[in-house]
Amino acid sequence: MPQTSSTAAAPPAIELRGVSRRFADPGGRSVGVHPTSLIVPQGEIHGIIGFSGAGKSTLLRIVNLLERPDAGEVVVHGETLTRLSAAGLRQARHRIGMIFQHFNLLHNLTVADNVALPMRIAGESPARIAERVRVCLDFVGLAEKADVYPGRLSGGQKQRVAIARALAPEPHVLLADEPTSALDPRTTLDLLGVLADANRKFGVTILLVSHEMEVIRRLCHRVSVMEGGRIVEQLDIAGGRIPEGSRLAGWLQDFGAVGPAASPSPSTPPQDGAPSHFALEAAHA
Ligand SMILES: Nc1ncnc2c1ncn2[C@@H]1O[C@H](COP(=O)(O)OP(=O)(O)OP(=O)(O)O)[C@@H](O)[C@H]1O
Repeated sequence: MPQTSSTAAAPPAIELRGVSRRFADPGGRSVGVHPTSLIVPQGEIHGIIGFSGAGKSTLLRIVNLLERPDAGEVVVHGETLTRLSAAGLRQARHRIGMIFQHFNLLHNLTVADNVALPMRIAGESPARIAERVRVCLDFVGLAEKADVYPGRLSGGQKQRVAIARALAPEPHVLLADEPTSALDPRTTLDLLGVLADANRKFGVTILLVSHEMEVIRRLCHRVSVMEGGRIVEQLDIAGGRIPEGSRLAGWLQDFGAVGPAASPSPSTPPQDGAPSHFALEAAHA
């Protein structure tokens, strides 16, 4: 379990102040995110869990204003993103990396060019881009794949490339939207190791959405539980313990899961000691 490296004087990595983003569902009811606040200290790995439609992805996307909130403020490393001009926001987003369930790589670019792309768009110098691509591909263990196209990579390797791409501009914050949901259990474990190392080595704060309780439990220091567009509970789970009497523990007991179970690949049996699947299990720590 990685250690939190926040200091008392440092501003939070992420501060959401009363943010909301409402949509009308087909029945005309208001869904999305209702006024919600969240503080994530620098260096923390913070999970967001909840049932489908609870508003997890919307909340995550509010952090880099992929979803602009209807109300409230978004502050990242002391900078109020919701007050920035379009140019200021483009600049601020270079310090917020993001990875997705389906990797979102460009298939007509090599691995190295995928990793370089955000820095090229930001106008960084070729020398710095080359250095960061080298460092980040080395970090994710794919230096030898630099000239390969993504179509020749496994899902786990694609997600490693996406992590390298997100880390290349040296972000303060990494947003991860169901980053392991398309991966088998063994690859999921590998990826969690990469994310924990990124947190330890680079000090990057991670905000991660997952319906897989095992992912949250293995990786996160704290978890926010969402229901009906709001954070209804926050728990310290460093060490993997789900506090007894918490709403999350109740869900585990009642449903045995918070989301659909990932399908383990029959060709990749779990390693010794690894859980056989990553759906939220009815096991209290
Ligand atoms: N662009 C949109 N337009 C209309 N409704 C939306 C939009 N984005 C999200 N919603 C609705 O807002 C609610 C929350 O969606 P969100 O994707 O944030 O939930 P979630 O907890 O991430 O769910 P899941 O685990 O299924 O991905 C859902 O009812 C969804 O249908």
